[in-house]
Amino acid sequence: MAKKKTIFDLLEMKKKKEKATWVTAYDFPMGSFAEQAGVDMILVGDSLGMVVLGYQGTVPVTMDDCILHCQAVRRGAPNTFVVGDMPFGSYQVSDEEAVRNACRFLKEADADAIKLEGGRRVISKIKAICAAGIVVFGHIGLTPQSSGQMGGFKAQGRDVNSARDLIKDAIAIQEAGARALLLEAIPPELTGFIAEKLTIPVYSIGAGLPCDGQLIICGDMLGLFQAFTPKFVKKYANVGEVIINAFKAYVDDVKNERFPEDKHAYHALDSKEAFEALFNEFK
Ligand SMILES: Nc1nc(=O)c2c([nH]1)NC[C@@H]1CN(c3ccc(C(=O)N[C@@H](CCC(=O)O)C(=O)O)cc3)CN21
Ligand SMILES: CC(C)C(=O)C(=O)O
Ligand SMILES: [Mg+2]
Repeated sequence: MAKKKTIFDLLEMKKKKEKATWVTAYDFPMGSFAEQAGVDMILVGDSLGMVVLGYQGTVPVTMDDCILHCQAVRRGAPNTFVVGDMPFGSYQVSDEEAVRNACRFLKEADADAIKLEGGRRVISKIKAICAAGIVVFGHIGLTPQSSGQMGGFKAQGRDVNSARDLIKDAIAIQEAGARALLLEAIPPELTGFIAEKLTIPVYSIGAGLPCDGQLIICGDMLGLFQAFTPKFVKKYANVGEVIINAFKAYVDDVKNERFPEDKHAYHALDSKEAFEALFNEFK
């Protein structure tokens, strides 16, 4: 089994131009599948609110939700670098609350790092969490927790003025002490510039090829999430269809008495006659 990555391994991979692979997982089986496949990192994303809890966005997700799911993922993936995603409201109010909640990911769910959304507006939070000795990942571009301010889940940095803001944010995040940065839904040329400019690893979800690795939402790539499919998703499987077909086959089997079969039964240990005698007692 491969040894669990550290933040230094991820930095080394950037230097060697070796791409890092990152998927989301929200529960024990998915964590285990990701580890068995040898992914470098797992994000327990607050996207769990949409992918496994059925919310319309990530805003309702709580710290307790994230801790519960992160614990399950860790049990399934004991040897994989796990990043806990700070949910909306867990770091916005104060630096103190941000540190307290970041600590929960490490203490209660054995996460290796935390991620939070935002650029220069969250610099004091990044500094405070880093000062607590925690590995922090930044996240800019399309930041779902502030999608209200963006007018929805919209790609970012497509004009030079907004791109300039993102470059300034990226630099500020690195200077604040973050050890990696995730770019979401921005043009590849901007991603390439930021990945070269920064010394920390820069990862993409919907932000193109030229950077240090890719993230994808497990529900999207596996076909488990049906509400929508962002343009940046590549579907590697249609597990949802596999599950629906399996349920249909089960329904058909039960209705037609093809399930259970003899091999699925617990056979009686006493004779048929003994059981008949027993049933007669109650007739
Ligand atoms: N299942 C899932 N996949 C995700 O990628 C994802 C989540 N959930 N939840 C949290 C955020 C929300 N994200 C989203 C959600 C929707 C689009 C989307 O539909 N985009 C459109 C329009 C883009 C635009 O107008 O700029 C697209 O065509 O891709 C993109 C990212 C990314 N994250
Ligand atoms: C969309 C990705 C980047 C994320 O933050 C999540 O999965 O919660
Ligand atoms: Mg998130």
